[in-house]
Amino acid sequence: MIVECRHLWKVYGGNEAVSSGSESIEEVIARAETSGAYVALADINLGVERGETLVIMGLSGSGKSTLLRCLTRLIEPSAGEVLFDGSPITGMARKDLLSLRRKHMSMVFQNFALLPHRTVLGNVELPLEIQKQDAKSRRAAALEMIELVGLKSKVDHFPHELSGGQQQRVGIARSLCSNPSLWLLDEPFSALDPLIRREMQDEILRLQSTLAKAVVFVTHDFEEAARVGDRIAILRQGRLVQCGTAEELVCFPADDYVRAFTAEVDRARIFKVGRFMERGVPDAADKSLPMNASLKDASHVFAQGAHVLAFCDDQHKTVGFMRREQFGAALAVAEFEGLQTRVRTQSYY
Ligand SMILES: Nc1ncnc2c1ncn2[C@@H]1O[C@H](COP(=O)(O)OP(=O)(O)OP(=O)(O)O)[C@@H](O)[C@H]1O
Repeated sequence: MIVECRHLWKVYGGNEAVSSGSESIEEVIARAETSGAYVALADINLGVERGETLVIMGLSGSGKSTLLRCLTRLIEPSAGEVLFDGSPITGMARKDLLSLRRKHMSMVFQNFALLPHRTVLGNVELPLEIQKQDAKSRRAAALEMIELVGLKSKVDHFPHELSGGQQQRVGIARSLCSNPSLWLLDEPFSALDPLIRREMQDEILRLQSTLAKAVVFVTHDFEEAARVGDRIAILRQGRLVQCGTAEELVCFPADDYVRAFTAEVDRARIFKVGRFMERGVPDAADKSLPMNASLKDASHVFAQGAHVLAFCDDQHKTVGFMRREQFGAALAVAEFEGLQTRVRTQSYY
């Protein structure tokens, strides 16, 4: 695991409330709250591997940003442990923590947080400047990142000369410039319009497929979570209600709160073709897709006239296929599971 938290608590206004002894989580929370403290995180256990994207979701005030910040100790946990690459960072001296953060962790914020008087290049190379890297090598690293996010032609522009999506690309390039192993994104696209937002989600997927960071991504949007995340952790009032793949959350929601998050989502975007494909190699196929493509992706290809689709694994080996006639049945099953979820949903909003 690159980052892991064990029995993590954050109590605002009264840390002594957490020394729990034999009390249950509910008892600790009740005791904290009668003493006027607020439990923002209660006994959270989570970890993220290299190359994995974990999304944190929950209603406003459920503790998402607090959890993200506790992972780097930007917010100091009240109890429990945070481990980075297997070593505890809770208790680490301030100086060592700062150096660890600079070298191995980075964060992207919703409001871009670019320096207005610096160019794209000046903004992107900033983390390396803080690390006191020499001008030549930091410039080279910054230019590489700027190229990676497609902004080579804007190197000398200032933030006010860029669109919102371009500004966030600069934020992304800056956050990746120091080659962190832990990449934290706190609602990075919520200020962007839906089309640009989708483009940026693709950008994250593309970058993650080449850079393979451990990513923690906060969002309010389940479709965004399903698109960028390998797993989704759902928080309610500081407690981890469920953590699983988007399909698991849709098919087996732990309770009505989770069900409410997934109820309106387009099933065809969530369900992967791998779940419905016939195993084996087809005699002939019109096109090949990855087996983790969604039914929606498959529907576009069938709509263009394909009769048989082949599906391949990560090593590009064909492992299954689907005929056009089977596709309708797959969609019906996906919709039926969604229907069951919707019928059982009670409103939490
Ligand atoms: N410094 C603080 N002192 C007291 N309470 C705080 C403090 N910071 C956050 N909280 C409370 O902790 C809870 C969790 O806050 P947090 O910002 O983590 O929520 P969130 O899920 O990220 O919300 P949002 O989606 O609105 O950004 C909220 O009820 C908030 O009011």
